[in-house]
Amino acid sequence: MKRSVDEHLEVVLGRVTGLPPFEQPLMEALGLVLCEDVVSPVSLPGFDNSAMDGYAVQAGDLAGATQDEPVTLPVVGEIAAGRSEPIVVTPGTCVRIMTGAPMPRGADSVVPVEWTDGGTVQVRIAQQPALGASVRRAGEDVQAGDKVLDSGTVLGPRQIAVLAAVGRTRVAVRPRPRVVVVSTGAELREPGTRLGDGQIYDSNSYTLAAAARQAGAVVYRVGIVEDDPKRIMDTLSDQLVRADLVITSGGVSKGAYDVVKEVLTKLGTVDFPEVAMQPGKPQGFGVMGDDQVPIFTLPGNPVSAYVSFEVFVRPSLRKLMGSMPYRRQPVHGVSLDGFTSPAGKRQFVRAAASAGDEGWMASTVGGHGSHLLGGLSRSNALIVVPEDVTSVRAGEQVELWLLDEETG
Ligand SMILES: Nc1nc2c(c(=O)[nH]1)N[C@H]1C(S)=C(S)[C@@H](COP(=O)(O)OP(=O)(O)OC[C@H]3O[C@@H](n4cnc5c(N)ncnc54)[C@H](O)[C@@H]3O)O[C@H]1N2
Ligand code: MOO
Ligand SMILES: [Mg+2]
Repeated sequence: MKRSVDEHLEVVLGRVTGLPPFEQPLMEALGLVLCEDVVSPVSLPGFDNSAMDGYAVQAGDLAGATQDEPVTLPVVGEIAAGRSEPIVVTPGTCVRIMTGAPMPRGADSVVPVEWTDGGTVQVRIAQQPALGASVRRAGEDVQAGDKVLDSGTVLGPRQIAVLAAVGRTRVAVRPRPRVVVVSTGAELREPGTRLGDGQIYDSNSYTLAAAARQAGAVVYRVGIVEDDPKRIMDTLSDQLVRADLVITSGGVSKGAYDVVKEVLTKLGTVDFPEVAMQPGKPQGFGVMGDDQVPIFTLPGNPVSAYVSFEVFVRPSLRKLMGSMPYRRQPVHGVSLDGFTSPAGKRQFVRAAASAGDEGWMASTVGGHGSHLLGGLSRSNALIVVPEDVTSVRAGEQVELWLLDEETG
């Protein structure tokens, strides 16, 4: 079975639905997607208050005040932030006031302390404020009953700010997806151990775990499982209880020991199409267990596994978390290098991109081989070459995926 990248992505996203919302304390909700419209029970500011440290006055009392001819007023009291004093500013008087303190009755404006001699019994004021100057009005920011955040908003520091300001302690959000990552392959060893002949370190489980965590998931990196049908099935079945999504790598091509494909094909709920892309052609997707947990069986070649994550797994994690849009938003730029691209396949080329005066510029890094991790580590973008393009010339416009933007 052959499938285009777009067809495969449609199949995948068709099987993935948003996780059910639950209530979380504000700090736990950071980075998650809000699942309720938040209506403020209070107004912000909650009361008229001073924007300056200075004196609450009736502006009309200061007509004509200048540096040379200041007006002197008696100071009839003092109000600090957090205090509510029953003082009244009658004509010809003033009250010392601090930033954030409630305006006293009778006062209509605030004179900053810099315009005065700072007196505490009486004060010399050298300038008339405009009527209402330096007064922050109740409700000028938010009115009680206003919607302050829409369902679907990603909660960052600025959104957490307004939630706290209106007195919320908890909000409904979609949880972080729990992602299980498994590497398959008899040649794999855990980094830090001694390698025997023909063995290599398992990098895929680290790559995929890191990418999933950066995308917002809680990750269980199970590590290495041998290419043994029973061991693979047992491991996957055991892990399903704690998974909203499973990612395996390796064992999906045509080798004698490519058993992931063999066992999951028998299961009947995971398909192994040939996806018309490079890298990442052999891979599978389906569901497992009573809860129909989505499972991605990505190719073993390290660059193929990573690129497949960016193309299919990341949009799925976004959908599980309720983030919009699910699909990546490309940018346009210029390729500084020329290269060829296979007909009928969408190619994802590792590139180092930077933004200059004339927009994004991208140089290819490393080779095209899907085992070349050195080049991948120096890249920060993928050049996406459409199926019908067979060569890109240096200086040509290309579509770019910026990889470092996709955090949190
Ligand atoms: N006869 C054919 N052979 C291959 C084809 C094909 O169409 N016909 N496709 C090639 C392509 S394209 C890819 S991609 C790979 C897919 O390989 P598998 O998914 O079967 O993965 P493995 O055979 O297990 O390993 C492939 C390669 O990747 C290394 N690997 C695997 N897991 C890890 C890991 N966790 N960390 C680091 N490196 C890993 C493994 O050692 C192999 O070198 O198949 C091609 N072959
Ligand atoms: O499709 Mo493989 O992923 O080219 O190396
Ligand atoms: Mg293989």
